[in-house]
Formats: sequence, structure tokens, C-alpha cells
Amino acid sequence: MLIGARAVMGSNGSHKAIDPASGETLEPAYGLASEAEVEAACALAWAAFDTYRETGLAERAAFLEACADEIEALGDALIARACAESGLPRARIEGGRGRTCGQLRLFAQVVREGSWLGARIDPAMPERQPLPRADLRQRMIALGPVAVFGASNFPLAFSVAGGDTASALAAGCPVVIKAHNAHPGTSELVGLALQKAVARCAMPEGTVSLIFGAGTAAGTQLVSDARIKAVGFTGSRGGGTALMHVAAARPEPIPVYAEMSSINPVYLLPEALAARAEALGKAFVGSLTMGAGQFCTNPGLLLAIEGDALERFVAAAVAAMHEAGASVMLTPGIASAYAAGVERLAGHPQVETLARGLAGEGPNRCQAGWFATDADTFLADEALQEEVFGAASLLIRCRDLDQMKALSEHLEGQLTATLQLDTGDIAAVRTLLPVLERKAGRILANGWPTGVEVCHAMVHGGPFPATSDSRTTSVGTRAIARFLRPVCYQDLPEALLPEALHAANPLGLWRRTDGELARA
Ligand SMILES: NC(=O)c1ccc[n+]([C@@H]2O[C@H](COP(=O)([O-])OP(=O)(O)OC[C@H]3O[C@@H](n4cnc5c(N)ncnc54)[C@H](O)[C@@H]3O)[C@@H](O)[C@H]2O)c1
Ligand SMILES: O=CCCC(=O)C(=O)O
Repeated sequence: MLIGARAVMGSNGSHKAIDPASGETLEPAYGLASEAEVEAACALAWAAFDTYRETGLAERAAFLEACADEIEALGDALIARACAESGLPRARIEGGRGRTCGQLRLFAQVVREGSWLGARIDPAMPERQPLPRADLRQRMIALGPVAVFGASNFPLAFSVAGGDTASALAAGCPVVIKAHNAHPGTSELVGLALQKAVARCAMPEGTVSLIFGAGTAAGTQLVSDARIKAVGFTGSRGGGTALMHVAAARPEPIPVYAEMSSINPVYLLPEALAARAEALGKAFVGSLTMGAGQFCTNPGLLLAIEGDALERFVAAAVAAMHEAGASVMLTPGIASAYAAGVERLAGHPQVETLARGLAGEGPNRCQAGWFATDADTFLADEALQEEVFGAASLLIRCRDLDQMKALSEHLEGQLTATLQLDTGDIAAVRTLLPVLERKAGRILANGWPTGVEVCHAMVHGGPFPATSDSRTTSVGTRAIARFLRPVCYQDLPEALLPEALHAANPLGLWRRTDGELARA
């Protein structure tokens, strides 16, 4: 583990990674955190907080860029270890490294630009009648140390130096990262890169710590620690909601930004289906089976109106499914949860198995599964909304547009809603759109939900259970706002004000002065 500047062998037992492709155990053993070790990481993060949160914009941006540089400097050792621990192909891991470093550099730009500080100035109005107005100035400050839980399915871009870490560090929050046990070696390498960047940029020691933990104890202790002020999490609904409860039960409750569970409905609208049923069928299977379906954006639910065009779509997708290879899943636990989920669907008396992919050879293979039912069955059985993490999807045959809309009202919160539409479908979509806006964080047309762009306009979020807090996003630059809060300074002399609020605007920020936005 990396506790501040130290490398520590955890003293609470040990853990080894498994290569899911072969089922073999990988060396070395990683020591797991004792209570005292979790406590030490939190103490260092707290000690770092007041210094780190006041680092200059250029200085903090350079630190984020140094994190990216150090990750790249790990070279092939990182790629090889991440492939071995995750079973993901090299191209996917290399892409993940690019996304991770690009994300850190994007947040560096955001930090430098400074509008995230949200500077507002309402100058004093001593002559105002009937009452004078005080001088009021506002800026955003960092919330405090953040507990980050690395995700299993993106061992780089949603893990140790992933979006939660990048956005928390950008906001000025030290991080204590709980590594995912699926990829301890990858976590260690990336953690070492961050530790080097901390030293190279002379950031306070506790800016980054990385712990390993067995089961739920270390994560629970971390979220319970009074010095932790927010949580970033990507994983299961059970894990995310458990941490929400831990955070809410603290004497001082804290926000949990958990990204958990989504089945990402895809609407096959009639005109689009009639025009390109075969192409859509093939493309659907491509999106479903990519990366063994281990994406939170995986298209786990299709909605369409019964008819010939739908049957053409089904025939094309079934043909593609029969050729879909069985990719390696991330962990034996995820593979067995997938197999159980597929079995549940296949054994449901009102669910038809439309197609299975190739079975594959070797351990932890994901045999894709596609199932169908009617809208009445789906409406009557909540369990059919449960995410089956992996390449499984359920087609709902609807009688008409009204039933499609009723079914949409019934859906839980989602990360995405996808519309396959043509011009002739616009009127129908107009009636669906208000429902989808209430249900999902991202609505997309004529694409597939997998593949999330890291940019300014992205929303990777949505109402529960997609996330624990629909007001924000875990991907894209808006994610920084999760770890900030406003402070107002009333009548403080300039000598005590932060530079962002000085009269001369020394940081050159866009500021809202008396309601007017200007760089003045
Ligand atoms: N929707 C998604 O994006 C997504 C991503 C990964 C996994 N999953 C789902 O999660 C299942 C298990 O996968 P996983 O291991 O990645 O996720 P997980 O939620 O089990 O674990 C994620 C992290 O949270 C910690 N954790 C989990 N429960 C906890 C608790 N009660 N208290 C404290 N810490 C806790 C774990 O130790 C781990 O570090 C998968 O089969 C899949 O269903 C979903
Ligand atoms: O698994 C969650 C993230 C999905 C994602 O970022 C993507 O589809 O690119």
C-alpha cells in the first residue's frame, strides 16, 4: 500500500490477483490494511488538506499533468499487468491509459482556467435604502479528503487515477483510494506514479494514499472516518447503497457519489426499424458483446413495437449472437454472478431465450445471452429490471407506443436512454422525451450507449439506482463540482480574502460582479 510517501506491506493478511483468462494466481501477494493503516492514511490526508486545497491554479494543474506523465512513464509494465489481471485485451487497456491520462490533462486545463471557483462579488452598497448592503464575495472551496473506490471494469480510467481521483484532486481534495482487489498490481503501479508526481511537484505528503482491503471492513472504516468528507464509487448496487448507508449514519453525514446499476434502455422506433432492421440488429450485438458486456452503459434492455420490422431485427441480431465469441470476464465472482443472472432469465416462465453466443473455452468466459418478453410481464415483475452485468439483454415487445411509454414510466433511473429513430419517428419521440429526461442522465440518438466521451458536456449519471446523486456526473469536467462547496465572505478585509476575490482579479478569472459575468 502507499500511505503518503511510504510503501507499506499491509499487516492484515494478504491477497493475490487472479488472471481470469487462465484462472491462475498472480504473484506477488499484497498486504491488506489494518485499522491502524487505514487510520494513518486518513490522518495524512487530513494533514494535507489545508495546504493542498490552497495550491495555486498553475501549480495544481502542473501536478495533474505530472500524474499523467508518470503513468505514461510506467510504459509496457502497466499494460501487461492490467491485461493479466483483468482479462481485457491490450487495445482496450491501452485505450484506457489514453483516457486516464487525457482525463487528468483535461482537469489540469479546467483548474488553470479557474471558472470552477465560481467567483462572485456583490460589492458593498453603504448608501442603499432602507438598509445598506454588506460586501459579499463567494468562491468554491474543496470539501475535504475523498475516499475513492476503484472500479473492477475499468482498471485504469475508473480506478486509482480515474475520473473520481482526477476530479477530486482538481477540486483540491486529497484522496485515499481503496484499490479494487481484482487488479492490485495495476493499482500499485498507478499509485506509485501518483506518489512520484506528489513528490516531484512538492505536494503535501498525504495528497494521495492507496490502501488494499479484504471484504468490506477497510472500505467501511474509510467511509466512516470523520476526516473523509466525500466518497466516489463505481461498482455494484449492493456495494454503493451499503456505502450510502454508512455515510448517512455518520455523526456528520457526507455525500456519496456512487455509480451503480443501469440497464440502459434502447428504443427501436418504428420508422427506423422498418428502414434498417438488419443493420440495427447487427450493431446492437456489437455493442452488447463488446468487452464481455462489462460496461455500465451496456444495452441491457430493448423496447420495440411488435411487427414484421421487429422480427427482421430479431433475425439479424440472433444470427450475429450465434457468432459472438465468449470473452473473458474480469473476475471469477463477476463471471459467476453473470451466469446466475442469465440462468434466472432463461428459467423465467414468461421469458423466451432468443439466442446465446458461443460458449468459449477456459474459465470465466461470458457466453452472451439475449432474451425476450412482453411488456405486461416486464411491468409485473420488478426483478426483470435488475442489471445482469455482462453481455445479456432483454427485448420487450410492446403492443403500441402508449405501452412503450407506460413501460418507460415504470423504469428505474438509468445512465442512458438510446433512441433509434428516423424523421418519421420524431412525433413519437417528442412524447417519450419528457419521460426519458426524468429517467436518464444521457439521451442519445442513432448510436449505442457504450463508449463515453470525456468532455465538458458529458453526463455519466442519472437517477437512482444509476447513481446515488442524479445532480452530477462521474465522467467529464462537471465532475469537479461534486467535491466543492461555496463559502461566502462578508466584509472581510482584502488582506484576508482569497486571491480569487481580490479587487484587481490577479488570477484573471471570469467573475460574476453585481450579477454581470466578466473577466474583470
Ligand atoms: N454498473 C457498473 O458499472 C458495474 C461495474 C462493476 C461491477 N458492477 C457489478 O458489481 C458486481 C461485483 O463487482 P465489483 O467487485 O466490481 O463491485 P463491488 O460493488 O462488489 O465492489 C466495488 C468496491 O467496493 C467495495 N465494497 C463493496 N461492497 C462494500 C460494502 N458493503 N462495504 C464496503 N466496501 C464495499 C469492494 O471491496 C470494492 O473495492 C458485478 O458482478 C456487477 O454486478 C457493476
Ligand atoms: O462502466 C462504466 C463506464 C462506461 C464507460 O465509460 C464507457 O462506456 O466508455
